[in-house]
Amino acid sequence: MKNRLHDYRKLYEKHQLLEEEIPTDPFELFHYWIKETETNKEVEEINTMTVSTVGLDGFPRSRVVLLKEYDREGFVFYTNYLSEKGKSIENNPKVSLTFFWPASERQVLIKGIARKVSDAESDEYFQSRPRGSQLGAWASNQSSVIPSREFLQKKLDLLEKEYENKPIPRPSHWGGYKVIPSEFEFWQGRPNRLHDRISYSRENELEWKIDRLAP
Ligand SMILES: Cc1cc2nc3c(=O)[nH]c(=O)nc-3n(C[C@H](O)[C@H](O)[C@H](O)COP(=O)(O)O)c2cc1C
Ligand SMILES: Cc1ncc(COP(=O)(O)O)c(CN)c1O
Repeated sequence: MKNRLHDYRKLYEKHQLLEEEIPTDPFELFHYWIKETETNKEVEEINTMTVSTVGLDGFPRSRVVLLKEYDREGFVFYTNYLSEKGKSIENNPKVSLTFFWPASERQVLIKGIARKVSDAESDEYFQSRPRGSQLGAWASNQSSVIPSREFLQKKLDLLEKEYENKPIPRPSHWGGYKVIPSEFEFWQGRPNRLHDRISYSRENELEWKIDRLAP
């Protein structure tokens, strides 16, 4: 059986991205796009992004994570350092991030290097999480094969007893990565599939080379 999805055909026509209107700093444009998308209350989890890594087997692998912080240096997400992605990053810190905001017909691609954030930063974020999520980080040996759902539940039950009325410390294998970009691409959907694609490549600490790419 062949399942055809040919009839999904959306016309992108909400915005445009023109050289004369963009900032010289890509972080500024990213911030503007996030803020604009945030004003649309129908959009859920605008902070989802796909992080792609190169695995130990040489294959790329992508998965969605949550962007928790960004500044003029980079983009931070939290995860298990011993997960598949954690091991891949330790072996090869070259990653890409992809944001897709369908409501604003926009995509942002980022190429960069992932670095662990400081222990103090990871501690601070970990302590801001709900206790259930903190215990979840202890319970889950992320990316490993487990025998059953019950296995996880039992671990959680034990942890709940162990940490009853006690603060939960951050596992040393759980923390943040900050992706320091060397390239951004901002994609704005346009009619006739002739989209706007503006790329920023880092030239030095402060300067970025701006190019328009064919859609
Ligand atoms: C919306 C959404 C948000 C997620 N956020 C995170 C996250 O912030 N950190 C994380 O480790 N996993 C997150 N996950 C789970 C990851 O997609 C993935 O399953 C997990 O990190 C294991 O990936 P790995 O085995 O490739 O390392 C999220 C999944 C979804 C769908
Ligand atoms: C497994 C896992 N780890 C970490 C996170 C980070 O986000 P939060 O601190 O909001 O749980 C998520 C978010 N969905 C997650 O699924």
